[in-house]
Amino acid sequence: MIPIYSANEIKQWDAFSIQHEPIASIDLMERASQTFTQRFVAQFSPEQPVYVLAGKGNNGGDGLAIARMLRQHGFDVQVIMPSVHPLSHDCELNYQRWLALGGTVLQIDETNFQFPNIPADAILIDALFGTGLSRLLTGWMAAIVAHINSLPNTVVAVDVPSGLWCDGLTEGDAVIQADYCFTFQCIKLAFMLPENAGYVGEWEVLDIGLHPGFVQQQPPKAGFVTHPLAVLQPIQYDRFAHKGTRGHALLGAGSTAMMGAAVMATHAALRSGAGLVTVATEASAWPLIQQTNPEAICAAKGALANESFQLQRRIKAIGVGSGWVADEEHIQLLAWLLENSSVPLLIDATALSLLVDMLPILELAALRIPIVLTPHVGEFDRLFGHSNNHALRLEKAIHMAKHYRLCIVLKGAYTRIVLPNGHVYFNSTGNHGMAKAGSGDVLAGLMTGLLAQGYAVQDAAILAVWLHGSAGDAAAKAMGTEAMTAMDIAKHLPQAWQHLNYTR
Ligand SMILES: NC(=O)C1=CN([C@@H]2O[C@H](COP(=O)(O)OP(=O)(O)OC[C@H]3O[C@@H](n4cnc5c(N)ncnc54)[C@H](O)[C@@H]3O)[C@@H](O)[C@H]2O)[C@@H](O)CC1
Ligand SMILES: [K+]
Repeated sequence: MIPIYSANEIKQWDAFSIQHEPIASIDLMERASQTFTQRFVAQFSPEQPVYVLAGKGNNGGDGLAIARMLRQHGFDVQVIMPSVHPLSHDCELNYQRWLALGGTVLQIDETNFQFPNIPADAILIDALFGTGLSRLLTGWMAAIVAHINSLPNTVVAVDVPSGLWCDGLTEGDAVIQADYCFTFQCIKLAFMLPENAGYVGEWEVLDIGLHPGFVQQQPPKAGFVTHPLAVLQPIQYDRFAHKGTRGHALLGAGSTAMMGAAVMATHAALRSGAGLVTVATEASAWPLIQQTNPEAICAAKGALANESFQLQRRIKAIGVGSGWVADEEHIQLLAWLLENSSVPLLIDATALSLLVDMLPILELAALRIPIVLTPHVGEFDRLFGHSNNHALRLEKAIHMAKHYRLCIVLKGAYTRIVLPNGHVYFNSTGNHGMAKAGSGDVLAGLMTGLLAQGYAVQDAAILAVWLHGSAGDAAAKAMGTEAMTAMDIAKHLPQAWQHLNYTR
C-alpha cells in the first residue's frame, strides 16, 4: 500500500528522515533529484531540449539539481526562474552548484513580465512550487502558470503540478496542467480526485527512501491499495474443507425487468470462493438463474426475511439490492434484515435508495452487525445529500461511515473504501471499460461471497474491489474497453485471483 499523507505530514516525514537516517536535507534533495532524473532519462531522450522552471523553495531546489544532473546525462538544459528572493537554503545551494557547472538562468521579472521563447519540441520540467504551497497562486505567478498551460510543450511536474493544493481541491485554475507527474514517496490526496485529472496527468510515485519508521509511528489515514495482500491475509482452506466450511452467501437480487443483475451477482459470488450461493428471487426467474449459474441454489424472496431458513442453511452473509425495484415488498425485506439479520449485510443499488427512509434502523443495525454500502456517486448523493465536488463527497463519506459505523464503498475510478474509523483505501485496479451497467452487481455478488467466507468487512471490501478491477483489466485486455461487458468482468475473476496469487 502506498501511503497518502497531507502536505504537513510529508514535511514531518522529511524531518523524521533527516533526523533518524540521519541525512542532511541537501543530501535528501540530491537523492530525490537523482531518483527523478533516473525516471526522466528512462522516458525522454537528450535529443529534446529541456527547460526547467524553478521556484524559490525546495521544489525549485529539486529543479536546479535535476537541471545539473540532466546536463551531466547529455541533455541540453535551460533554467528559468522568477526573480524572487530569498531562495530556500537548499535551493540556494543548488543554484550555486548549477552556476558552478556553467549553467545560466533566464530570469523572469515581475515588473517586466516576459516569458522566454521555448521551442515547441522542448520538455518543460515544472519545479515552481511543490508541497509547500501555502495559498492559491495569484498575480504574476498565476500568469506564469497560465502561460505554461497555453504552450504545446510536454510538461513533467516535479512532485506535484505547481499550484495544486495537495490535500484536496484547488480553487480556481492557477495550476500547471502536467502531462506527467513524478511524485516523491507518497501519493497526494489531490491525485485521487477526478477534478484534478487534467492537472496531474499520468502520475507515478518515486521511492526516495524516506525513513520507513515514520509510517509505523504515524500510520496514514489513507492509502492506495496496489496489492491487497500487503494489507490483508487471504483465507486459507485446508484439504478437509467442504462446501459448508467455505461459507454460504445469500443474495437478494433481480426483478422481472432486471434479472440480469441477479445472474451477474450470482456468477461473481460463485467465483468468490464461497462454498454455496443461494439467490432469493422471483420463482419465474429460477430457470434463467440455473441455466446461467447451475451451481447456484434458488429460493423464494421470502427467504431474505426468514430466520429459520437462514439458520438452517447456515447463511454467513447477505447481499441485497442489485436489480431490485423500489416497492413495498422490498422495503419490508430490507427493514426485516436491518432489524433481524445476525450476519454481515451488504446493501447495493435499489436497496440504497430504499435506505433513505431507514437511516434510524440502519444506525441500530450497525451496532449489531457489520454493514457495507456499495453506492456509486449518484446513489451516495441520493442517500446522504448532494455534494458539490468529489472532495466534499469524500469528506461526507468519512463522516457518515464514522457516524453510522459503516463501511462505505464509494464506487468510481480509484473506488474509495471508507471504514467506520474514517480511514480510506483507494483502489488501484480497473479501467473505464467497467463503467457499464451491471458492473456494480458483479462487485456486490463478489463481496457478499467474500463476507460469507468470513472475511472481515474491511478485508472483503478491499479484496473485492481490487479483484473486480483486476478482472476488469483482464477483460479489457482480452476484448477491449468498448466491447467488454459487466458479465465479462465476472467471467475474468479467475484471472484476477491468479493475478492476486502470482504477484503476492
Ligand atoms: N520529502 C521532502 O520533504 C522533500 C521535499 N522535497 C521538495 O521540497 C518541496 C517542498 O518544498 P518547500 O516546502 O520549500 O515548498 P515549495 O518549494 O513548494 O515552495 C514553497 C515556497 O513558496 C512560497 N509560496 C507558497 N505558496 C505560495 C504562493 N501561493 N505564492 C507565492 N509563493 C508561495 C513559500 O513561502 C515558500 O517560500 C517538495 O514538493 C519537494 O519537491 C525534496 O527536496 C526531497 C525531500
Ligand atoms: K512542481
